[in-house]
Amino acid sequence: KIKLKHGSHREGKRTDAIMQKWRGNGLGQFIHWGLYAIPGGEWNGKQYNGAAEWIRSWNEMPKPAYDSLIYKFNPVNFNADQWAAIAKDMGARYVTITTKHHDGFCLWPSKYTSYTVANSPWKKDIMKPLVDAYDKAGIDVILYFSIMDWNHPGWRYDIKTRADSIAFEGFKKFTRNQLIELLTMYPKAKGLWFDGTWDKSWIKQAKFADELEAEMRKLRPGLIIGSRFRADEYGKRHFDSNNVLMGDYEQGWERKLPNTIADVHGNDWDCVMTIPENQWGYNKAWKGHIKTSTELIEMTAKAVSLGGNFVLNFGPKGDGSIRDQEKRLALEIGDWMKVNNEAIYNCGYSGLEKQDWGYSTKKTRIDKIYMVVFNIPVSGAYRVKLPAKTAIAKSYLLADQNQVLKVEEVHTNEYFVYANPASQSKPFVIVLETKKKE
Ligand SMILES: C[C@@H]1N[C@@H](C#Cc2ccccc2)[C@H](O)[C@@H]1O
Repeated sequence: KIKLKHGSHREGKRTDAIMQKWRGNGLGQFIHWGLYAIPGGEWNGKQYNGAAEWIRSWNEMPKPAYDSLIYKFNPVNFNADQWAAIAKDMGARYVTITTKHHDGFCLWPSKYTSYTVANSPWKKDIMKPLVDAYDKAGIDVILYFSIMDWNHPGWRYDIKTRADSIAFEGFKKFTRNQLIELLTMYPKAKGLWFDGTWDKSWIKQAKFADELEAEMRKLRPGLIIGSRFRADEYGKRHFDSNNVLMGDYEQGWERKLPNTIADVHGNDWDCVMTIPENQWGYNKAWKGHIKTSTELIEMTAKAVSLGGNFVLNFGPKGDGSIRDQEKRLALEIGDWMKVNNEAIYNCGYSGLEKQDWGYSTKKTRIDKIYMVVFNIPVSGAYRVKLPAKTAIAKSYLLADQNQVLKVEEVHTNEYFVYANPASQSKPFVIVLETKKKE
């Protein structure tokens, strides 16, 4: 093992109640909102082919013109309670909200920069009404924060000269001040979701970032911080030089999902996902494949079946309203969650062999297994293999618990469960109540 001063400071999953709640959330909402929502992926009548929240980096976007969007930020249709209600109706149990994306525009009235809502026509704090609205809806809040800040004069992609070093020292102090400010102004926040930490300048700050993480955890005991925040002294990110996870959960699953339990290395993790291929901020022209609610429900079930959470992104428009396609998807997912959330909330890896019909989840500490079905076998028989000494006490449809299902042991510890779901067009859940084999 390599001796590390700034590697991971804990091996294995956190066992405290705050992290156990996070682990059981299953489904979350991501909100990407900021000045980039105003152009919505378009400038001077031309569409930007990249992700809308990165439009400032487009060579056809004059930087002063982008930076002046602060004077157009006046989201007259912003309604924090409506955003929280959409998340609630979808069945999300936590939300991750951008406080500051890479462009440096702060959705809170930070006293460490003038590039905030306070100096926009809107003037008012956006974060406080959002944190309060989601908290009132019973949805935990995680604050997204981009370390990379294109607006701050001290930011550097790398530190090559003494001048770079002096400038970056000022930037580090600014970053620390903003993070302490956020934790102080929004004490209800359960965690921080860091982004923009890939540049060499930040990767070289192992000691500073380690000490800053310790300061934040001391200020806010139980704070949840992912693997993306800091690198160890050898520049290793997400996993330190001894291959131990940095932070409390793995943040590497951005727009992708693990395929097997081996891929997650026994860690907590979340998958953050866009509805189109790759748009986090509002883009007027959603191009390419737009995921359906069934696809998104399958991704949620797959994530939970592998011990993670699925966090679906919404990109509100510049005026603060949510686009119709996003509202419709949230309602469709919510309709399914209202019937089937027992297979998602406080569930995790079942340990069972993957079968063709879909994904299995297991309620933590209760002998209940959920077979979340996406592919209906023409035989009507759903194969499941149980560990030795485990038998099926009872099986039924989660949507109709009076419909007890026929179970046949076809081989030792291998069963067929026979089910004919009422609807063949939507995923459904078969429940197995298990018992010790006599
Ligand atoms: C959560 C997501 N991370 C951000 C990014 C990125 C990125 C940066 C470099 C190369 C590829 C992707 C996106 O803008 C969004 O905030």
